[in-house]
Amino acid sequence: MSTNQNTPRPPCSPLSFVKMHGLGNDFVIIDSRGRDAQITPALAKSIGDRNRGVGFDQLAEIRSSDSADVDLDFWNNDGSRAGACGNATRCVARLLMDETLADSITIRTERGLLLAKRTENNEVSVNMGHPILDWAQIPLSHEVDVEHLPLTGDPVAVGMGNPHAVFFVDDITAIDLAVQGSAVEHDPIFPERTNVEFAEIRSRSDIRMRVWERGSGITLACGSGACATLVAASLRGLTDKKVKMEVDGGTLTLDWRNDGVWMTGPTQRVFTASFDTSFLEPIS
Ligand SMILES: N[C@@H](CCC[C@H](N)C(=O)O)C(=O)O
Repeated sequence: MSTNQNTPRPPCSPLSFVKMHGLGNDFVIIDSRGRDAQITPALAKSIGDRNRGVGFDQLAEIRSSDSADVDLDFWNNDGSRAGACGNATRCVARLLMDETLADSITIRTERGLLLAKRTENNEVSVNMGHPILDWAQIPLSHEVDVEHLPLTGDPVAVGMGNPHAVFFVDDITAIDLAVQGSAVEHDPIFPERTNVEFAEIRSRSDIRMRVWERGSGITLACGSGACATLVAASLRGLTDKKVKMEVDGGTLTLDWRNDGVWMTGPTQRVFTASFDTSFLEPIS
Protein backbone atom coordinates (compact mmCIF):
# COMPACT_ATOMS: atom_id res chain seq x y z
CA MET A 1 0.00 0.00 0.00
CA SER A 2 1.38 3.39 -0.93
CA THR A 3 2.25 5.56 2.02
CA ASN A 4 1.30 8.64 0.04
CA GLN A 5 -2.31 7.56 -0.22
CA ASN A 6 -2.45 7.03 3.53
CA THR A 7 -0.83 10.29 4.51
CA PRO A 8 -3.41 12.13 6.62
CA ARG A 9 -4.50 15.48 5.22
CA PRO A 10 -5.59 18.35 7.45
CA PRO A 11 -9.34 18.95 7.43
CA CYS A 12 -10.57 21.06 4.54
CA SER A 13 -11.02 24.70 5.58
CA PRO A 14 -12.58 26.47 2.62
CA LEU A 15 -12.41 30.24 2.51
CA SER A 16 -14.61 31.86 -0.11
CA PHE A 17 -13.77 35.20 -1.65
CA VAL A 18 -14.71 37.62 -4.40
CA LYS A 19 -12.05 38.98 -6.73
CA MET A 20 -12.66 42.56 -7.84
CA HIS A 21 -10.68 45.43 -9.27
CA GLY A 22 -10.94 49.18 -9.58
CA LEU A 23 -8.90 50.41 -12.58
CA GLY A 24 -6.74 47.30 -12.33
CA ASN A 25 -6.00 47.80 -8.61
CA ASP A 26 -7.02 44.26 -7.67
CA PHE A 27 -8.49 42.85 -4.50
CA VAL A 28 -9.42 39.63 -2.77
CA ILE A 29 -12.52 40.39 -0.69
CA ILE A 30 -13.39 38.08 2.20
CA ASP A 31 -16.68 38.40 4.05
CA SER A 32 -16.19 37.68 7.75
CA ARG A 33 -19.45 39.23 8.94
CA GLY A 34 -20.89 37.29 11.88
CA ARG A 35 -17.68 35.41 12.63
CA ASP A 36 -14.19 36.05 13.97
CA ALA A 37 -11.61 37.82 11.82
CA GLN A 38 -9.80 35.22 9.73
CA ILE A 39 -6.85 37.01 8.24
CA THR A 40 -3.41 37.03 9.83
CA PRO A 41 -0.27 38.64 8.34
CA ALA A 42 1.04 35.20 7.29
CA LEU A 43 -2.25 34.22 5.64
CA ALA A 44 -2.51 37.55 3.81
CA LYS A 45 1.00 37.07 2.47
CA SER A 46 0.31 33.50 1.34
CA ILE A 47 -2.99 34.39 -0.38
CA GLY A 48 -1.35 37.48 -1.90
CA ASP A 49 1.46 35.58 -3.60
CA ARG A 50 0.69 35.70 -7.35
CA ASN A 51 2.57 32.45 -8.04
CA ARG A 52 1.78 30.27 -5.03
CA GLY A 53 -1.51 31.79 -3.83
CA VAL A 54 -4.29 33.84 -5.43
CA GLY A 55 -2.62 37.23 -5.83
CA PHE A 56 -3.92 40.70 -5.03
CA ASP A 57 -2.74 44.26 -4.46
CA GLN A 58 -4.83 44.38 -1.28
CA LEU A 59 -7.03 41.98 0.64
CA ALA A 60 -10.16 43.52 2.17
CA GLU A 61 -11.87 41.71 5.05
CA ILE A 62 -15.48 42.73 5.69
CA ARG A 63 -16.51 42.64 9.36
CA SER A 64 -19.76 43.20 11.23
CA SER A 65 -20.08 46.74 12.50
CA ASP A 66 -21.74 48.45 15.46
CA SER A 67 -21.58 51.91 13.93
CA ALA A 68 -21.73 51.53 10.12
CA ASP A 69 -23.18 49.14 7.54
CA VAL A 70 -19.87 47.24 7.68
CA ASP A 71 -16.33 47.53 9.02
CA LEU A 72 -13.44 46.94 6.60
CA ASP A 73 -9.81 45.93 7.23
CA PHE A 74 -7.07 46.10 4.57
CA TRP A 75 -3.92 44.04 4.03
CA ASN A 76 -1.11 44.55 1.52
CA ASN A 77 0.34 41.53 -0.29
CA ASP A 78 3.51 41.63 1.84
CA GLY A 79 1.28 40.81 4.86
CA SER A 80 1.27 44.36 6.29
CA ARG A 81 -1.88 46.24 7.28
CA ALA A 82 -3.08 49.38 5.48
CA GLY A 83 -5.18 52.02 7.21
CA ALA A 84 -6.96 53.04 4.01
CA CYS A 85 -7.62 51.72 0.53
CA GLY A 86 -9.83 53.88 -1.64
CA ASN A 87 -10.32 51.53 -4.57
CA ALA A 88 -11.07 48.49 -2.36
CA THR A 89 -13.56 50.64 -0.44
CA ARG A 90 -15.28 51.48 -3.73
CA CYS A 91 -15.29 47.79 -4.77
CA VAL A 92 -16.73 46.58 -1.46
CA ALA A 93 -19.32 49.37 -1.56
CA ARG A 94 -20.35 48.21 -5.05
CA LEU A 95 -20.54 44.58 -3.94
CA LEU A 96 -22.73 45.37 -0.93
CA MET A 97 -24.91 47.93 -2.74
CA ASP A 98 -25.58 45.30 -5.44
CA GLU A 99 -26.40 42.80 -2.69
CA THR A 100 -28.88 45.11 -0.93
CA LEU A 101 -29.98 47.22 -3.94
CA ALA A 102 -29.09 50.32 -1.89
CA ASP A 103 -27.66 53.43 -3.54
CA SER A 104 -25.37 54.36 -0.66
CA ILE A 105 -23.51 52.63 2.13
CA THR A 106 -21.42 53.53 5.18
CA ILE A 107 -18.13 51.74 5.77
CA ARG A 108 -15.95 52.09 8.85
CA THR A 109 -12.22 51.75 8.19
CA GLU A 110 -9.23 52.61 10.39
CA ARG A 111 -9.44 56.11 8.94
CA GLY A 112 -13.03 56.59 10.12
CA LEU A 113 -16.57 56.42 8.80
CA LEU A 114 -16.73 56.66 4.99
CA LEU A 115 -19.80 57.25 2.82
CA ALA A 116 -19.97 55.64 -0.62
CA LYS A 117 -22.61 56.19 -3.30
CA ARG A 118 -23.57 54.69 -6.62
CA THR A 119 -23.44 57.25 -9.45
CA GLU A 120 -25.87 57.63 -12.36
CA ASN A 121 -23.54 55.75 -14.71
CA ASN A 122 -23.05 52.93 -12.19
CA GLU A 123 -19.63 54.03 -10.99
CA VAL A 124 -18.92 54.38 -7.26
CA SER A 125 -18.00 57.57 -5.38
CA VAL A 126 -16.50 57.49 -1.92
CA ASN A 127 -15.78 60.34 0.44
CA MET A 128 -12.25 59.54 1.65
CA GLY A 129 -12.44 62.20 4.35
CA HIS A 130 -10.23 65.17 5.11
CA PRO A 131 -6.51 64.96 4.38
CA ILE A 132 -4.10 65.00 7.30
CA LEU A 133 -1.52 67.69 6.66
CA ASP A 134 0.25 67.70 10.00
CA TRP A 135 3.25 65.53 9.29
CA ALA A 136 3.45 64.41 12.92
CA GLN A 137 0.13 62.63 12.53
CA ILE A 138 0.78 60.93 9.20
CA PRO A 139 3.26 59.73 10.60
CA LEU A 140 6.33 61.14 8.90
CA SER A 141 9.30 63.02 10.23
CA HIS A 142 9.13 66.80 10.50
CA GLU A 143 12.75 67.07 9.47
CA VAL A 144 12.59 65.68 5.99
CA ASP A 145 15.74 66.18 3.98
CA VAL A 146 15.00 65.13 0.44
CA GLU A 147 18.52 65.78 -0.81
CA HIS A 148 19.56 62.18 -0.36
CA LEU A 149 16.51 60.80 -2.14
CA PRO A 150 17.05 59.80 -5.77
CA LEU A 151 14.78 62.61 -6.94
CA THR A 152 14.74 66.31 -7.22
CA GLY A 153 11.84 68.36 -5.90
CA ASP A 154 10.17 68.41 -2.51
CA PRO A 155 7.57 65.77 -1.92
CA VAL A 156 4.30 66.83 -0.35
CA ALA A 157 3.38 64.58 2.58
CA VAL A 158 -0.34 63.86 2.77
CA GLY A 159 -2.15 61.45 5.09
CA MET A 160 -5.40 59.89 3.87
CA GLY A 161 -5.52 57.35 6.70
CA ASN A 162 -2.23 56.08 5.26
CA PRO A 163 0.95 57.97 4.37
CA HIS A 164 1.70 59.37 0.90
CA ALA A 165 4.70 61.24 -0.48
CA VAL A 166 3.71 63.05 -3.68
CA PHE A 167 6.44 64.17 -6.10
CA PHE A 168 5.70 66.53 -8.99
CA VAL A 169 7.75 65.78 -12.08
CA ASP A 170 8.05 67.40 -15.51
CA ASP A 171 8.13 64.12 -17.43
CA ILE A 172 6.53 61.08 -15.87
CA THR A 173 8.02 58.79 -18.52
CA ALA A 174 11.47 59.59 -17.09
CA ILE A 175 10.60 58.03 -13.72
CA ASP A 176 11.87 54.54 -12.93
CA LEU A 177 8.96 53.61 -10.70
CA ALA A 178 10.43 50.39 -9.33
CA VAL A 179 13.79 51.90 -8.43
CA GLN A 180 12.71 55.34 -7.25
CA GLY A 181 9.42 54.27 -5.68
CA SER A 182 11.04 51.52 -3.68
CA ALA A 183 13.89 53.78 -2.57
CA VAL A 184 11.46 56.39 -1.24
CA GLU A 185 9.19 53.79 0.41
CA HIS A 186 12.09 52.41 2.40
CA ASP A 187 13.92 55.66 3.11
CA PRO A 188 14.52 55.96 6.87
CA ILE A 189 12.80 59.37 6.94
CA PHE A 190 9.53 57.46 6.65
CA PRO A 191 9.37 55.43 9.87
CA GLU A 192 6.25 53.51 8.78
CA ARG A 193 7.33 53.43 5.11
CA THR A 194 5.20 55.36 2.62
CA ASN A 195 3.18 55.13 -0.56
CA VAL A 196 4.86 57.13 -3.33
CA GLU A 197 3.10 59.08 -6.09
CA PHE A 198 4.71 60.71 -9.13
CA ALA A 199 2.51 63.31 -10.79
CA GLU A 200 2.80 65.29 -14.00
CA ILE A 201 0.47 68.27 -14.20
CA ARG A 202 -1.19 68.48 -17.62
CA SER A 203 -3.56 71.35 -16.86
CA ARG A 204 -5.39 72.80 -13.87
CA SER A 205 -7.93 69.99 -14.16
CA ASP A 206 -5.87 67.10 -15.50
CA ILE A 207 -3.11 65.11 -13.79
CA ARG A 208 -1.16 62.04 -14.92
CA MET A 209 -0.10 59.99 -11.90
CA ARG A 210 1.85 56.77 -11.36
CA VAL A 211 2.13 55.03 -8.02
CA TRP A 212 4.44 52.82 -6.00
CA GLU A 213 2.41 51.37 -3.13
CA ARG A 214 3.83 50.62 0.28
CA GLY A 215 3.65 46.87 0.81
CA SER A 216 2.50 46.07 -2.74
CA GLY A 217 4.88 47.82 -5.18
CA ILE A 218 3.78 49.06 -8.61
CA THR A 219 0.00 49.00 -8.99
CA LEU A 220 -2.23 50.21 -11.82
CA ALA A 221 -4.10 52.61 -9.54
CA CYS A 222 -4.30 53.76 -5.92
CA GLY A 223 -7.39 55.56 -4.70
CA SER A 224 -5.97 57.06 -1.53
CA GLY A 225 -2.87 58.02 -3.57
CA ALA A 226 -5.05 59.78 -6.12
CA CYS A 227 -6.75 61.74 -3.31
CA ALA A 228 -3.36 62.63 -1.80
CA THR A 229 -2.10 63.77 -5.22
CA LEU A 230 -5.08 66.09 -5.75
CA VAL A 231 -4.60 67.58 -2.26
CA ALA A 232 -0.88 68.09 -2.88
CA ALA A 233 -1.41 69.65 -6.33
CA SER A 234 -4.13 71.93 -5.07
CA LEU A 235 -2.09 73.04 -2.03
CA ARG A 236 0.88 73.82 -4.28
CA GLY A 237 -1.46 75.94 -6.44
CA LEU A 238 -0.90 73.70 -9.47
CA THR A 239 -4.52 72.62 -10.05
CA ASP A 240 -8.09 73.36 -9.11
CA LYS A 241 -9.79 71.27 -6.44
CA LYS A 242 -11.56 69.09 -8.97
CA VAL A 243 -9.52 67.12 -11.50
CA LYS A 244 -9.52 64.07 -13.65
CA MET A 245 -6.54 61.86 -12.99
CA GLU A 246 -5.13 59.36 -15.43
CA VAL A 247 -3.43 56.44 -13.73
CA ASP A 248 -1.97 53.36 -15.43
CA GLY A 249 -5.31 51.49 -15.17
CA GLY A 250 -7.75 54.21 -16.23
CA THR A 251 -9.22 57.50 -15.11
CA LEU A 252 -10.56 58.68 -11.75
CA THR A 253 -12.40 61.88 -10.88
CA LEU A 254 -11.27 63.63 -7.70
CA ASP A 255 -13.13 66.44 -5.99
CA TRP A 256 -11.85 68.07 -2.78
CA ARG A 257 -15.00 69.50 -1.19
CA ASN A 258 -15.79 71.00 2.21
CA ASP A 259 -16.77 67.58 3.58
CA GLY A 260 -13.69 65.71 2.33
CA VAL A 261 -12.03 64.33 -0.81
CA TRP A 262 -14.47 62.49 -3.08
CA MET A 263 -13.16 59.92 -5.51
CA THR A 264 -15.25 58.45 -8.34
CA GLY A 265 -14.48 55.64 -10.74
CA PRO A 266 -15.41 52.23 -12.11
CA THR A 267 -15.39 48.92 -10.23
CA GLN A 268 -15.46 45.43 -11.68
CA ARG A 269 -16.35 42.08 -10.16
CA VAL A 270 -14.11 39.40 -11.69
CA PHE A 271 -15.03 36.04 -10.10
CA THR A 272 -16.12 34.30 -6.91
CA ALA A 273 -14.20 31.28 -5.69
CA SER A 274 -13.02 29.46 -2.62
CA PHE A 275 -9.77 27.81 -1.70
CA ASP A 276 -8.58 25.48 1.00
CA THR A 277 -6.37 27.46 3.37
CA SER A 278 -4.51 24.27 4.37
CA PHE A 279 -3.06 24.12 0.84
CA LEU A 280 -1.38 27.50 1.12
CA GLU A 281 2.34 27.39 1.62
CA PRO A 282 3.64 29.66 4.37
CA ILE A 283 5.79 32.36 2.73
CA SER A 284 8.55 33.98 4.70
N1 LIG B 1 -4.62 50.66 -3.32
C1 LIG B 1 -4.99 51.47 -2.24
C2 LIG B 1 -4.04 51.84 -1.18
C3 LIG B 1 -3.46 50.61 -0.48
C4 LIG B 1 -2.78 50.83 0.83
C5 LIG B 1 -1.33 51.12 0.76
N2 LIG B 1 -0.54 50.19 -0.01
C6 LIG B 1 -0.77 51.33 2.16
O1 LIG B 1 0.02 50.50 2.69
O2 LIG B 1 -1.09 52.36 2.74
C7 LIG B 1 -5.98 52.54 -2.56
O3 LIG B 1 -6.75 52.38 -3.53
O4 LIG B 1 -6.09 53.51 -1.80
